Amino acid sequence: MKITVVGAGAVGATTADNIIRRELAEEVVLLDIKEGVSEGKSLDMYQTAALLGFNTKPVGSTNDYEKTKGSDVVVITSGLPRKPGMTREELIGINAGIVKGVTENILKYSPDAIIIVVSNPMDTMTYLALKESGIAKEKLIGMGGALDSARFKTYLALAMNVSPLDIHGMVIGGHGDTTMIPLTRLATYNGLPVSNFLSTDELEKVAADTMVGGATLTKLIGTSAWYAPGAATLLLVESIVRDQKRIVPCSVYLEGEYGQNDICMGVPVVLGRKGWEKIIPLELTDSEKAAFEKSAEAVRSMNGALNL
Ligand SMILES: NC(=O)c1ccc[n+]([C@@H]2O[C@H](COP(=O)([O-])OP(=O)(O)OC[C@H]3O[C@@H](n4cnc5c(N)ncnc54)[C@H](O)[C@@H]3O)[C@@H](O)[C@H]2O)c1
Ligand SMILES: O=C(O)C[C@H](O)C(=O)O
Repeated sequence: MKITVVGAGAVGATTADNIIRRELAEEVVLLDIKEGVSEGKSLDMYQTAALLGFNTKPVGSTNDYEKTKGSDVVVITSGLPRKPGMTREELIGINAGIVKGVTENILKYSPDAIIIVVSNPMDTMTYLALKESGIAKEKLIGMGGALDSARFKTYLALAMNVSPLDIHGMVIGGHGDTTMIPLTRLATYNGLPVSNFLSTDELEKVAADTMVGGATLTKLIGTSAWYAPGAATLLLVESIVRDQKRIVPCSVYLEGEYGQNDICMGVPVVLGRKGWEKIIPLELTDSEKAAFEKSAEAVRSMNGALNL
């Protein structure tokens, strides 16, 4: 197994570090355009092998795609992160060119790779990568819902003063401050509805905090987050590599599912060795359906800016 992570910045390096610690591949290539950075970070990571006990070898590459040849899974994190006060959508101008170029280069050397897109605005970047590459839709997966769902569970656990491990819940829709849809109605505390434990006002606050989860961290840190994004990306990579068939909300190409066509946005999918293997249908209420429709309109209008 060979995995490539493009972009050796905060999210890319954290993702690569998580992957090597879990020994998900023999080799993990970390590629960046900045001279020496990916080589340096890879060597730094490898120097933890003797301390932490793993055998996966990280390899750095300054924009040399030959080194990525034959990758089974590729994670694209290259691109600008937002600054406080910005939306993810404002990154489209620069990141679209980066994601398009990276996808082309990756496919030259790894035509069969499963590609996970992290760069923002993620739903639109996933759509762009799919349209530009023409690869099978099952092999193109946008990471957003895994992260948003982890934040949702964290805010629920904090409000209930319980372990996040005992909380189940999903966020679907677009990965944007106003487009994501925390499914509060379906969230549980070990099978019990969270509404048994929190008031409507408390649940509304959890949902609102979840939706601006990324913006909150960006304001605190001065750039966007990387620990939870790197862990959420690991969840996708691990389910694919180990064929775990986990159900994870991911941005995938919809052809009629959830009433949408020709768009990538977050829905629960089963992740396995072939990529996303199945979309899980959910019985949404009328207001959840309306929120999904509104979210799709916003994502679609962003896709329109790509002029494909
Ligand atoms: N989908 C999500 O849930 C999620 C979560 C966190 C961050 N993000 C997004 O991920 C992206 C990366 O965030 P970050 O915090 O790691 O940023 P960062 O600035 O720390 O790292 C980005 C890296 O990409 C590299 N890069 C730029 N152009 C490149 C190219 N053409 N080829 C290879 N590398 C290139 C840069 O040199 C830099 O090292 C941003 O767009 C951010 O918004 C998405
Ligand atoms: O908030 C951001 O811009 C980065 C990422 O999409 C996140 O949710 O952490």
